[in-house]
Amino acid sequence: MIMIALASDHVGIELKKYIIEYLEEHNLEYRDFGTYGTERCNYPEFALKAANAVASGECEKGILCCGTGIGISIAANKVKGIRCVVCSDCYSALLSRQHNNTNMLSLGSRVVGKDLGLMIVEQWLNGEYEGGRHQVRIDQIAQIEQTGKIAD
Ligand SMILES: O=C(CO)[C@H](O)[C@H](O)[C@H](O)COP(=O)(O)O
Repeated sequence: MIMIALASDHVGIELKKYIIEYLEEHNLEYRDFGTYGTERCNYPEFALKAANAVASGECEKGILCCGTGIGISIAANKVKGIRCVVCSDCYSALLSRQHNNTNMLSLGSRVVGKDLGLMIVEQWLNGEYEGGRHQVRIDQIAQIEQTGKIAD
């Protein structure tokens, strides 16, 4: 059973609640790193907590929600080892798992509604990384992250 890290800001919390319902219906375990209410807050604080949980291995994957999905994903991608994708379509969600081995998904609650949002979550959770030629590119991304360059 995998553990999924969740986080949102005050705009994304409604979509996060639908995602929690989905995870519970599918007997998937999660840890919610906040925010827990609709009071205005700053999404990087919650992105950091969830991203750290994924980067450390405490959680295998993470799902984030803010208004557009953009700010919270930018913040998560600043954590070493995080490959977070913002998605508003199922194809990109699936390919981001198969080719990019994304470990976090970000959704915009003002961009996708409940039904599309949950379809994207399902595609992303069920997508399996294909490895092979894609691993070369993932390794190059990691080199950029570690050293700022790609070895010859
Ligand atoms: O979409 C977002 C960032 O990319 C966030 O959800 C912010 O909440 C959005 O920028 C709106 O913020 P506001 O303080 O509620 O106006």
